[in-house]
Amino acid sequence: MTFAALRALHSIIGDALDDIERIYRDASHDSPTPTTPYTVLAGISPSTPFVRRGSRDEDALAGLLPDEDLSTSVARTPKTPLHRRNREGSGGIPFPPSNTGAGSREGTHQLDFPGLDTAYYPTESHDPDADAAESLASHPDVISATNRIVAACGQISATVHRPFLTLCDAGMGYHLPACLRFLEESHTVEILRSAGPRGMHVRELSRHVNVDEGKLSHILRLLATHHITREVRPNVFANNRISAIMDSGKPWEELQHTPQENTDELFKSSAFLADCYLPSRTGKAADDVPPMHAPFNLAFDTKIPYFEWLERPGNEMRLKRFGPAMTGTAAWEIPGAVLVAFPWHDLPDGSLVVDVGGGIGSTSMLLAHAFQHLKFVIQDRPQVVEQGVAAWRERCPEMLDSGRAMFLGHDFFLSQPPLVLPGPGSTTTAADPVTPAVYILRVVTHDWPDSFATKILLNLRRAAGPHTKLLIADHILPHACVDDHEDLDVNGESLKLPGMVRSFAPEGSPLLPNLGKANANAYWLDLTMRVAFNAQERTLREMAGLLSSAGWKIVDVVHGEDSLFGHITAVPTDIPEASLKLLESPPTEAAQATAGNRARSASTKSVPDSVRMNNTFGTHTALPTEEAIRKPARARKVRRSLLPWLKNKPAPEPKPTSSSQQVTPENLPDAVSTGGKPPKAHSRKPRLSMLTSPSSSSSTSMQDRSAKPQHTRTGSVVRILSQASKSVVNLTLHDPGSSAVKFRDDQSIPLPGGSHSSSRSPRSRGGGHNEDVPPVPPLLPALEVGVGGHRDRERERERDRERERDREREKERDRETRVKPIPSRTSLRKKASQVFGIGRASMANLRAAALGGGVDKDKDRERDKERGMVGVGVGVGVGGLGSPVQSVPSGLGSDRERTPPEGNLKEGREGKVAGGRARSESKAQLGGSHVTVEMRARGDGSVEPGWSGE
Ligand SMILES: C[S@@+](CC[C@H](N)C(=O)[O-])C[C@H]1O[C@@H](n2cnc3c(N)ncnc32)[C@H](O)[C@@H]1O
Repeated sequence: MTFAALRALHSIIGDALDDIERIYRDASHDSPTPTTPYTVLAGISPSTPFVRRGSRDEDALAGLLPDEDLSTSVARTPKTPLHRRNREGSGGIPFPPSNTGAGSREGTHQLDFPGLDTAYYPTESHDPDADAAESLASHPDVISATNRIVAACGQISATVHRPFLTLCDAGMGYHLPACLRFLEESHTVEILRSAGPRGMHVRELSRHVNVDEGKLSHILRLLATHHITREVRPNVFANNRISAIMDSGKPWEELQHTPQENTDELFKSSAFLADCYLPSRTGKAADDVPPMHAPFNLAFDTKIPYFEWLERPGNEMRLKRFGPAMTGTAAWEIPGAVLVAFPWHDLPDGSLVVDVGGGIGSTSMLLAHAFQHLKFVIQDRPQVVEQGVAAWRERCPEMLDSGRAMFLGHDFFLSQPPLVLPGPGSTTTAADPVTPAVYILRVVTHDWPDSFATKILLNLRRAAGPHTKLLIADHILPHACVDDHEDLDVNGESLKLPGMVRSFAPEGSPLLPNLGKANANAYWLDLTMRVAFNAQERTLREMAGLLSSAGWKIVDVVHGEDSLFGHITAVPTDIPEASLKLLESPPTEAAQATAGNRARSASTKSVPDSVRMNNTFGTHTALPTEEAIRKPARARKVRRSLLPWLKNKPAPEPKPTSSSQQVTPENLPDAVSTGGKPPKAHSRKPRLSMLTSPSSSSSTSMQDRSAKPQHTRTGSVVRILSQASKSVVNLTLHDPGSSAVKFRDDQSIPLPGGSHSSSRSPRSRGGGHNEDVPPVPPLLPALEVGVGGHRDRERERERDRERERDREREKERDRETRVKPIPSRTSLRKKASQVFGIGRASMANLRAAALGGGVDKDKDRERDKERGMVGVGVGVGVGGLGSPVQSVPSGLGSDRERTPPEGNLKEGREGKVAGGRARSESKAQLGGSHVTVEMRARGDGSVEPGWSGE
């Protein structure tokens, strides 16, 4: 089944590339320089004062024609279209006619994906196309598609590469961070930047950095082999898109006089992992070590925790570098995700949100601008608080002056202080303390081992009212396997765990369920925390266990569709007795480490010079950009949106709360309590409800607002084209009981009791259209483009026209229904492929399974070749992409029903192999419609597809 799995992975890559190209093409049509939200997402501000140093075109050309003078080579056509466009006089590179036909219209740009060989320096100016192309690379749908590509490539590589070599790569991977450190400390990136796209010979580089050229070239070549630099020609190196992001933007001559030290302690610590953990090495039992003891302590031969050590004399440079390294956390999540991670709108006026360990208040600033009815207290160590106050005073002093936002120096290892808020515009304070509606802990728990994190959570739990919520924002690590068990065993008690994701890969996909390489970053980070201070990123189970031990219960988990960074909402529950004892325990390492802060925790003003941990973290957190505040990211990329406490409860009478009033469990409306009022119109709704609920009003926004959903409409056609197989699949649904499938060679499969077509029109091969049904616009855009020939080009043009019409219709609908988010075509297609279980590996797999049943394989392969079937990678929905691996080879039927979190979609499948015949069946239920797709593979390798629907 390996070939089937490899082909499935390969087709995932092809589909993802289509998605990306479509987004770039659409952006090219819409506007030559798309701005928000992509620029916000990419963190690129077009108004940044740039220093111009050569254009992207020069970079691109230099990569292709390294030996030639740029001025003479500009007019040439490169072999690869690195940067397509057709503006006259722009100096742009002519590009071959697009296979997709897009971008060839007069007066439009065709944006290309940023090239690997092109150095895009964050601090330099670029032409608008390059800016737009880079910005688009951060588009959520592009990220989603690139994740799939990276995951699939990683898996293909692991599958086909010789295991010994894969192990060598991993085993000697330690050279990579060492070389990166060399690159950075020697300022090689800045030197190469000065050389431009044509690069610099190591001889010259050696003169600048004073390192032997032999050593230099080998270091740079290892990096080039890993696509991190570029060897332009023998021994001549240049920056590329990856090394360019290490550029400081400063002239290297200036940097030479600035000694630089890297955060080498992390990778040095990592080398001591086995020495630290294996009892055979330590001579101690695993639990016989201080809770913050980590490989770092062995690597640097010290007993004190990492934070404290960083503040020791002699480590100033490390401390300086550690701050920014640990606080660039904004990039971990979809910007503005917190805005949709919790029903902020539903909190009553004047509700108090406490941002614990809130740094300089980045999260609170975003929320305070978006939700004017809320108040904020930002707590952190006093020295961080002081910086926060200064930053807010500069950006939005009115928030501080009006009392809507306050900073408070507080050590979170101590009990929460009573929060007494000033009344609006008054200089006096109200007498009664306020019970917070929400505590936020953003990237705080991951800094601490369990015992410390429990303490932080316990302190919040004890200060919480019965209706207080806790919102934790952190990475939530999935397991590397499918996770089917929803219950969590805590102290022998079985807890229901909301938000558990079975798999991050599409159902039935052969991809690793945590998307492997695509998500590796979170796992690297996890071990980084572990080796430095014995902290960790946590799985949802681990987080639930931690919360439960501190008297909190998870009720909701939300995170970006393509991000492991999530938001967990928890509500108060009983505090286990054993945990309460933790609060009485004598000061631990962390308590000692923060003793300096504790003494000053009551005041926001006194920040003596002697306070340590000045720059350890928190102080480098950046506030959100003006643009992010004005135009926060779209709230469309959320999933696992479970709001149990908002469901099925009548709305209570609104109770007025003044800002100076004590907010207590009594006067907090049920909006935020268990079983609160129904969500307002702006509350989150399950995405794609239109697909899963045919009766919902939004269901009609897909194609035709007056029509029934596509999948139940008479004459609906789902057309799938595959470039890989040069084939087309038309799924056609007539009246219930009279459906037909057009499959590959335009075979028509009659359905019980229904009319069917038996046409074998050559036009329908490779993407032709079904003459027996009215030409209904397809539910899905063509997945891939047919290849070659006049007919293909004609089809291309027709599809382009079709897409143009679709776009126009979409825009029209958008104007009509501005309030309703219309899902992207990518998500529609994803959903539809779930519904119809469209998978390419299935047929090959079925054949293989059938062949495995004792048939002469060679003969069959020959026959397949003759019939042009070998290598065909298309199949119709026999249980989805991964089904071959899961359902067919067992030889036993496996029939399962699954209800995805959203709506009423149900799917089931079964696979059987018997006596050289394989049968597999896929069922999908969508609203009132049932679809069954069935394929039988005979022993001779041929396949009989069939389907029925009602
Ligand atoms: C990784 S930062 C997160 C900052 C902020 N929540 C954000 O998301 O940008 C961790 C924060 O915890 C704060 N912190 C560390 N020890 C603390 C303590 N004992 N009491 C209060 N805050 C502390 C740090 O100063 C830092 O601001």
